[in-house]
Amino acid sequence: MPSKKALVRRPASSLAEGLVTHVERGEVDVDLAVRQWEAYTDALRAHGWETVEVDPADDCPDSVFVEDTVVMFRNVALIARSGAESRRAETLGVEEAVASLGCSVNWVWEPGTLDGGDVLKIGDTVYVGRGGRTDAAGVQQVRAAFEPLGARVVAVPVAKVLHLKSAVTALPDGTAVGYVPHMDAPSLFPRFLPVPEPSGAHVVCLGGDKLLMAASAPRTAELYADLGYEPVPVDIGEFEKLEGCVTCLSVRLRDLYA
Ligand SMILES: NC(=O)NCCC[C@H](N)C(=O)O
Repeated sequence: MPSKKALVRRPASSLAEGLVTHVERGEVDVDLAVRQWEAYTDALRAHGWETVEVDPADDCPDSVFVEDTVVMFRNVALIARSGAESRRAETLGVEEAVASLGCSVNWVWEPGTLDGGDVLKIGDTVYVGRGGRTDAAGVQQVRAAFEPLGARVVAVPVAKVLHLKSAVTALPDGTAVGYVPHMDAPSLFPRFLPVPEPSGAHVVCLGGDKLLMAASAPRTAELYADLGYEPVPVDIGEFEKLEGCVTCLSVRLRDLYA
């Protein structure tokens, strides 16, 4: 039976010092961010996900964005090596967490770089954004780790946003959803639905027809509802100030053996 565990990591007390690359820095209210994170994790649990907390890392401002530290394919965890040097220490607690859940653990090796936010899985196809945080060697290492397990790895140029998944994710039926002005190569996705708002492109499939998404994309929520989905909006405004989105606040583990 597929597991429904999701790794999450409580915001660091230093969250406000998180990196910003493509947006202007805005003041982050850490207490509000903690309340938004709690509501986000509540929403996961309310939809049947068991949240597994990685130990907090108060000296790693961006550690709440746990998705960037590890990529899962079946029960294999590929520990990332961020293109942002200040984020590399985040992997320590994550390695321990995935190993204790019984995952087989692999690593992206120097000089390759990879952020988990650049990896979008649709079925057995693994799209890897090659951009500011993930380089060609990182893409090659994803191929080496996952193609022997049956994955097909497709490299996608990313120049306009932080990560591939800042611009495109996927619905439960495998349709890619993206905000076209932020995409460099929409034609790489065979079944593609454009959405009207940048944060509308970020969905976490909770199971069934339910889509966790940011409250900042009401028009896209209407579009999804009109297609028979049930949007579950959460306010993640404090994380959006740091270029975070709903996908990057958790890692869902669906194929554990344990
Ligand atoms: N996967 C994601 O979308 N991660 C967001 C990371 C935001 C963080 N401030 C960073 O620049 O690394």
